[in-house]
Amino acid sequence: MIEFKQVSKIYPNGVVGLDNINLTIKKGEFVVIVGLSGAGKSTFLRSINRLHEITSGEIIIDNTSITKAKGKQLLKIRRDIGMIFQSFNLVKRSTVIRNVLAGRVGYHSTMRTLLGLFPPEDKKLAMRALERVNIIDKAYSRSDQLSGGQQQRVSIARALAQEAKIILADEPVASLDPLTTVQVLEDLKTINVELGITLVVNLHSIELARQYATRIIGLQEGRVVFDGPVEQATDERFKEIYGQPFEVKNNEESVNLPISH
Ligand SMILES: Nc1ncnc2c1ncn2[C@@H]1O[C@H](COP(=O)(O)OP(=O)(O)OP(=O)(O)O)[C@@H](O)[C@H]1O
Repeated sequence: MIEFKQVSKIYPNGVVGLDNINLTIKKGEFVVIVGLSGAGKSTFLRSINRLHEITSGEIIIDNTSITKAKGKQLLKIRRDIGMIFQSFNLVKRSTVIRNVLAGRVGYHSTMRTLLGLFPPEDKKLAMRALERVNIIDKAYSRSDQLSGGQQQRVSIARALAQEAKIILADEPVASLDPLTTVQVLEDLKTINVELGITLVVNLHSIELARQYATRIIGLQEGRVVFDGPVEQATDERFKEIYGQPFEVKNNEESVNLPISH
């Protein structure tokens, strides 16, 4: 479903973001990318939908090269890829439902979406998405009146309304408290399992990665240094790779074994 073929990314200042990545992510996987700060996690994720352009190699999405795609074809591939950010990326002064409907813009003309003319089916889809993440009661609230966790659920609903087949989540819980973190990751897991949506998520916590992922990919200086199922991603193995122990940060042992910061 997502194939990296000899993918490298060198930033204009010479920093190597990705170094010869070769791997395939299959439909329905819940992949968590871990690594120390600066390892290349964001670069990896944003290369998939071309928010970052790679320098060499190729990325194939569902048998089509997104690297080579242009114009309408690129838009069509991107329509299948939803994105969730640490900072939620909502239009704060707009209502929740309008933010979710933004997931539909790739399906209509610019004029129509600028005027907010979404067909009734889109509204139904948006409401169903809000129902799935349990915040349908907030549909007509202003987005900035919601808590961080609720705002992140709105952004998940937007990706669902987009009918994305792949969701990329760049540090989706980094701004959230431990309880809300778990709720958001549970939502992501549910849509992964129930809808078969492929998830690629960057996380700082190896413990959370182990709780939610089906596969963990560890990066270091742009290279893949670990790629395997959760059972193999042990503390010992990660200490071997990264040369530092992963200690529990606080008393709540279910939360945060940070591998960064
Ligand atoms: N626009 C840019 N220009 C130059 N270098 C960049 C740029 N963006 C990222 N880098 C560098 O590329 C490397 C990988 O960065 P990236 O943001 O992908 O890492 P990360 O693992 O997501 O880090 P973090 O956990 O801190 O978010 C780092 O050395 C970073 O400084």
